[in-house]
Amino acid sequence: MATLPQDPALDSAFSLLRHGYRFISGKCRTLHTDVFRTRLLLRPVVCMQGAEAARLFYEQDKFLRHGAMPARIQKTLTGVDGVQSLDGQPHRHRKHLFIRQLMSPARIEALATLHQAHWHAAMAQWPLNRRMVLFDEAQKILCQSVCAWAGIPLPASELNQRAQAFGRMIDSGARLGLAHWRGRRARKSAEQWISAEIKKTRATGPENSDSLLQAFAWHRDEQGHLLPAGVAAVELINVLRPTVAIAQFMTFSVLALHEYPYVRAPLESSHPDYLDWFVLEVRRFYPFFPFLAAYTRQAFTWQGFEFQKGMLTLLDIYGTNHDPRCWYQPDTFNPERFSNWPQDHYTLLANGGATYEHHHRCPGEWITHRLMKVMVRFLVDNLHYEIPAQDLSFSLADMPALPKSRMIIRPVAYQPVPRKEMHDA
Ligand code: HEM
Repeated sequence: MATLPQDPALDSAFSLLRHGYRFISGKCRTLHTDVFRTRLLLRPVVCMQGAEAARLFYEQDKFLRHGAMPARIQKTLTGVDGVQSLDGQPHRHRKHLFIRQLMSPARIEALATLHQAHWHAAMAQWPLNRRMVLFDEAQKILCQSVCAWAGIPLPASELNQRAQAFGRMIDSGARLGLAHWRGRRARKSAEQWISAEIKKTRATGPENSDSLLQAFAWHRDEQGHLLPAGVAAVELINVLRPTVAIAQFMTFSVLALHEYPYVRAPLESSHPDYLDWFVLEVRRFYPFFPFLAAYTRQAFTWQGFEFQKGMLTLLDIYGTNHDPRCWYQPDTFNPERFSNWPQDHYTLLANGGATYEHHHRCPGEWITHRLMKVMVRFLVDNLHYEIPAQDLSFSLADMPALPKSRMIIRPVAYQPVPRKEMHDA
């Protein structure tokens, strides 16, 4: 039995800030290992990468999620006492609510239809030739779509403010100073808003409606108690905020259409699977969450290495999505790699791995994929746009990463009916 390879740096917090998404894979390369021990702000941490490490990370007798998320992430991104922090039976019970509400094909289609309608409505009003910051517009349209779908009233006058607040919650977890405090304020105001909606719903009694607001307001824990209104709000925000966050992948989709123009022809030709491959490749190739965190539940040995009980452990998402053992030429953007993908649950970790029911894998993964398809289809079929000169670079040291310009497009023609359908008619 060997001790874990040790990062020789006294403390690697600065290196993490400097290398961002490439921190774990870079160290693994230097140390010739898939797992190593380091110190971040003087705290011992284990880091690991790759499909085998992911398989280990999702073994529930070995890892616990409770308490693993740093307070600064809970106070901005995830909220406190949400499903992410639960383990075992309480997690399975709460997770079932998300799976029921978010993963039924009929529900996903209802959201996709709404989302498509909102893109059309936004574009019908947009003056042609006026520049659009795509990331900002996508956030607003996603916010509008998900609130309508969830049954949460959102007056038009509040749309900008609410969409921006969700954006700040997503953006501020890893930021320092003012940006971080703005994220905390944004979470506080979102929790007040959604808690008030939950209380209002409870005060009027159960309605004969299958809205998410109703489902979350009346959800009961395993003992049959309603969730505290604040926790129900955290969970409903766990649907709203990440839906708005899809704007990040939508922005990278537009960047991919621009930087890899060879994808346009198969997308325009209605190839039956290419749009799915394209969206999968965007989710694999571009950065989103850098890693996942958990504590070792007990001491154990893995691949001859000794893990102690109670060690904070980080699993590299970005590095595994770019691991050459899992992906041929991982730094090449190539949707066709998914033509014979075995649907492995531990190599594409953008939305987590393992199962939805028993593990923490993202219950919004199908929604993410579907809404990205709606948006890409809309851009390809209904919109003709130009990409003006701008700074499209993004840094892997920024978490979350985004093109510096937030992707500016200039719509030059909008066709409510797809070009293809006009020809078919
Ligand atoms: C923007 C695209 C998205 C990405 C990249 C993403 C990614 C992730 C990741 C990496 C996890 C953690 C997996 C783990 O801990 O093992 C997660 C969990 C979660 N996601 Fe997503 N997600 C996205 C969109 C969504 C959407 C649209 C929803 C809801 C509509 C959603 C709801 C959740 C919830 C509730 C959890 C916690 C699940 C649990 O702890 O069991 N996500 N997501």
